[in-house]
Amino acid sequence: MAGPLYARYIPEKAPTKTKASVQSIEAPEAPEAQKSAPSARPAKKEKKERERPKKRKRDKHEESEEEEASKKHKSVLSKFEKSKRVADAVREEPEQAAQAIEEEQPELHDLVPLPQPEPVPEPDYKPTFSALSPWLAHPITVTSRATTPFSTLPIDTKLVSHLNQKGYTEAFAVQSAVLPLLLPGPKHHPGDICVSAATGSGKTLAYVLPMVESMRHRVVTKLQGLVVVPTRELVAQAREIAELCSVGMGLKVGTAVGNHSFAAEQEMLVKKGRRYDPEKYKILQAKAKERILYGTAEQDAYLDDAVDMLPGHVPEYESKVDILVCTPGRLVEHIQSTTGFSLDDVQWLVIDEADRLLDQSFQEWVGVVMAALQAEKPYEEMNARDQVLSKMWYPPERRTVRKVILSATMTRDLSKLDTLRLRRPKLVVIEDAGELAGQEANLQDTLAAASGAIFELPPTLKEWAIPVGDGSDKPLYLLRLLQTHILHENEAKARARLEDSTASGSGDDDDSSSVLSDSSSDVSDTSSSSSDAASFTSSDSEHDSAASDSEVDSIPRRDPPKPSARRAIPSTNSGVLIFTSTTESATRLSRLLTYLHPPYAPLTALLTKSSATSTGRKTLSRFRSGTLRILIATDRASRGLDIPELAHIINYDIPRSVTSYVHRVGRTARAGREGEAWTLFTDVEGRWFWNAIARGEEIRRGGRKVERVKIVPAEAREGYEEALGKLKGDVEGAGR
Ligand SMILES: Nc1ncnc2c1ncn2[C@@H]1O[C@H](COP(=O)(O)OP(=O)(O)OP(=O)(O)O)[C@@H](O)[C@H]1O
Repeated sequence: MAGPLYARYIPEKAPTKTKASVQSIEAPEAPEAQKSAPSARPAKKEKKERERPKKRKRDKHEESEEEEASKKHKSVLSKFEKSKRVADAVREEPEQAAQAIEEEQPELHDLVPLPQPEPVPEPDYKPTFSALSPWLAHPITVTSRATTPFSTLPIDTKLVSHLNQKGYTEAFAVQSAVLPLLLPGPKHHPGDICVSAATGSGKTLAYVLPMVESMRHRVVTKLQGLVVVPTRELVAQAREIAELCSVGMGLKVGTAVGNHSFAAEQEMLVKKGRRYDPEKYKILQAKAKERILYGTAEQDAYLDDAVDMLPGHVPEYESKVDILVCTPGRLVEHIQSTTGFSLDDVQWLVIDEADRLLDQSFQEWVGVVMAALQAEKPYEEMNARDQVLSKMWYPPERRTVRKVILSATMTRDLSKLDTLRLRRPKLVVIEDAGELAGQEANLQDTLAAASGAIFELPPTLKEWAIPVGDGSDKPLYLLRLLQTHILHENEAKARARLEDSTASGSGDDDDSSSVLSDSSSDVSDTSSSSSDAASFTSSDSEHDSAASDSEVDSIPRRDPPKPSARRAIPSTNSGVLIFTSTTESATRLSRLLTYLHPPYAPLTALLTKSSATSTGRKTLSRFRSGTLRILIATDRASRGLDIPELAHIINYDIPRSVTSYVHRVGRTARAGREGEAWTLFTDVEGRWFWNAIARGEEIRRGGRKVERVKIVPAEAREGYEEALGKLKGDVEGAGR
């Protein structure tokens, strides 16, 4: 292989080009000459001395030419020596020579990048500063297990005993943290409060109670408390709690959601009266005349009312409610169009589900409300004291409105919070005890947690994820899940099967039977787990891209409670709330489910945006009472809906965001009760689900994990096809 290379360099004859080269070539071949070298030295010295005078005579040009030639000689000579050594070696040991040649060959590389050393790991970036405002960066953090008896709080004793009667004996963590800040007392905070606490943690009572307490000694009815929430259902719930707290006080709680005609709602909110004021009467009459004469027919309902007054009288308006709970859109309508409706006396502004309300414009409601809260009264509408003060160039005192902003997914977006013009704000964060201990140990973590929106899930929530392949059989998966785990229709059968298998001893080594016998000792779960045996199989590995270490390979079981955890109360409503992505999808699913399994028909109902308020209310109360067992809903029901006993929710369609997931699953595991959330995910959705929801950093679940479980779709293929056919018929029928 290397033959031609060295053959090229082997000189056929001894080189005769220069004297120097001849000497060099001869040198290695003449060891004798080497031996005699010492004796030859004086002769060389003499020769050099003889030559020296001649050298001096040469000119410089010649000298440099000689140097160059000598360099060339040396280079040629070294090459020659090298090839000669190789040739000698080949002659003696051909194999070693070949290796030596190979080693001398330059290393060849293709275009693939050269392997690089492992990068040096960079330490995690843990800032010791925060770009957030200090109040956001340093929240008041409270453990979710901190409870306080209501009797130790500065609350009227009658109210405490009334709360106790209704089952509210201890203030939950969020209430224990927020009530002292809002009620008068040593911990009172004279500013605004933002609250971030898990779903179902009791935020409503935390703001209603101090608001009602502050109105205990009010004399006349004035609109002092304004509560803004995003949905009608939430309006009803907040009203209920407000009425519970204000019992015996004569406070009037009103709502504005659009479930009545606008005129009827105006009538309910504002009382029109009259006052004898001849001076003002004259002014108003003059204005009214001007309007008619000059055609400035601007809509001024106040003037319209003035014209109808008895001589010498002017209209006067009074609020019919002390507290108004409303949706933002309807509030804006009343501010703009209801004569006599004003926010002049408002002392409390509460915004629940704030992130949602600040995200959406709802007729630019924030700007309208802020302007109405800050508006100065026209002179004619001021009371006598303020009229005198304003004449003396003293502006009437500015009201301070206490703002309480709450959400389970509280925004830390300052640009949004700024629109609320918060005054000396404080952020209260309720966190799981375990998480909190970790945070206290590490300041950086606390800062990091505060700087991003991190959402806490209820500690009593159990989450499951079910792969449904490409999603084409999703209804069959749902049916199986309902039949075997949630609605317990197969309970009796499964029990019989369990008894059979235990009696015969068959399947003792079988995984599922061992799980069954384990879970049979779990009182609340025996039936459900045993019925699961029919359908749950070990988890597969085909979705391993998404599979996490939380994957389970057996029938789901409840973990034994952690010693630190507060004892969860079992949920008694074994109905299920199923979330779909759209109203259309909800309608389709409800029909399909009832076609697939007709016994479900009387137990199933829809709760979507298009459900009328009264229908929605009836549906909810039937669901709460257990008459309905399956409620299919859109995200409308994901915010704030309180069905305390609800044990299960199913994400039939995957939620669109982490926030949406947090609110959906938060409809169960409320107020310390147990709850289970099931999410069906397709192959395409799996990666996002596991990365953003199950393992994402935005959600905290106190060390618990989302467990993956595989179920077999219901064996109802023929029925499924038939049901799809009927559904198609329905759609075509509706289109005609
Ligand atoms: N101190 C208490 N003792 C017993 N039950 C309570 C207490 N406080 C609240 N609850 C109950 O807890 C449930 C959840 O309360 P609430 O609806 O206020 O939660 P939330 O934090 O507003 O939830 P979401 O964020 O989902 O709106 C309600 O059924 C309420 O009656």
